[in-house]
Amino acid sequence: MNLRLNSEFGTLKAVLMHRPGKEIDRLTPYNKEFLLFEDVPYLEAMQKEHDYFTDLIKQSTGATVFRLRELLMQVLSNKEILESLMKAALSRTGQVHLCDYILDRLSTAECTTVLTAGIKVHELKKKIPNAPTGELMDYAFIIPPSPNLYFQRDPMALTPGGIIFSSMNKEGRQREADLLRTIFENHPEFKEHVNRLYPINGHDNPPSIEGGDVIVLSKKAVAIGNSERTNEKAIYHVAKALLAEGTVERVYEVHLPQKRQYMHLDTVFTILDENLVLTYPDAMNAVLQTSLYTLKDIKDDKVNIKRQVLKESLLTILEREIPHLEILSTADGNPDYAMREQWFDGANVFAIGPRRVISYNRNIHTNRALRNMGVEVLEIPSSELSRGLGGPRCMTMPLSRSRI
Ligand SMILES: NC(=O)NCCC[C@H](N)C(=O)O
Repeated sequence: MNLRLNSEFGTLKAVLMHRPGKEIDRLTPYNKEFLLFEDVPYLEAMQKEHDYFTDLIKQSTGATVFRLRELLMQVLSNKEILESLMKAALSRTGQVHLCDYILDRLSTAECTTVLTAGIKVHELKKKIPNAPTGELMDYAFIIPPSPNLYFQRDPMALTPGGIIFSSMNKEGRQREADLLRTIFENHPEFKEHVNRLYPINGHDNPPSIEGGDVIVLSKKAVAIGNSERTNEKAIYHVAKALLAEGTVERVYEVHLPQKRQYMHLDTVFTILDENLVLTYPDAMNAVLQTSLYTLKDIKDDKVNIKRQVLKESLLTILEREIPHLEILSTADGNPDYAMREQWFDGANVFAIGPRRVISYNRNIHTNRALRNMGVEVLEIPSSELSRGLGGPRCMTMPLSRSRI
């Protein structure tokens, strides 16, 4: 599988998703903010909504849907990989000394659950009574859960030049990128096809970037949000790697206001066809500045890039980048409905083919505006999935699309 994507809308051929699991049941009214949720979801209903979404993707496109849990289990059957991932997880809470106890007593399937849903002291003691947990309280997490794993968009990004492995900005999501990188760098289905653009070698604590901030504008241009989650140092390194690779010629850095509801660039705009974008107008107007990175030269293997601050609005820049661009506003521009629907990711639809999207059913005004524009809109239920504040694009990691 060629792990490069040159569009956001080519007909979907393969996608990676994660069915919400036990990690969701870890959310409480007291930890939900730290774990980046707006509310405490009802897991069974959430799973039904997610299953509906997955089935719809399969039926409407015939695409292969890879499951994170399955891929992770397959990779973790290698003992060295399992040990290194478990150690990395335990070192975040200073509990590496428990690693051997866990690996000796838990099966690969149990370890996979521990690495996604976390494990508490009393749960570990039940399975391994002699584990040296010291003074830790019974209800403390030895490994914290990753309830945002169903937002598969964020721990990595595919571009025309290769893969960016994220460095997650918020503590509550940091382990997710470790899981994804371990899968893609080791699974026989993928490992030969990874051209890693980020993190660059030798970075232990790389500047933060999240996949939801990366949007492929065309095979020659990529936009990256400088946002609550992605910072300018990471964008600089990614731009350098992308431009040096040679496929992409322009990397745009889009400065968004650092607000939760605009947390990633894909919460405020998505591309639906070669000349159609869906935007949330308030956020587009709030863009602080856009800069353009291009290649200056490569001398003696040293890559030099240049950064130019652009004077025009983001929409003008997009119009120049994408010929004959049509811009559709969420809720057709009605400010009240657009605001309501943007909170539940109105602009974050998932394109499964040119002018074919999957959207939350709750965003009725945006869905109507899309249909009036000739877009086929397939709706999914959204009462529980939306409680994590991410939409259909956020929940999917496309791995292969028909080439444009
Ligand atoms: N690309 C996206 O916008 N993803 C949504 C992520 C939501 C998650 N609860 C978070 O705050 O990171």
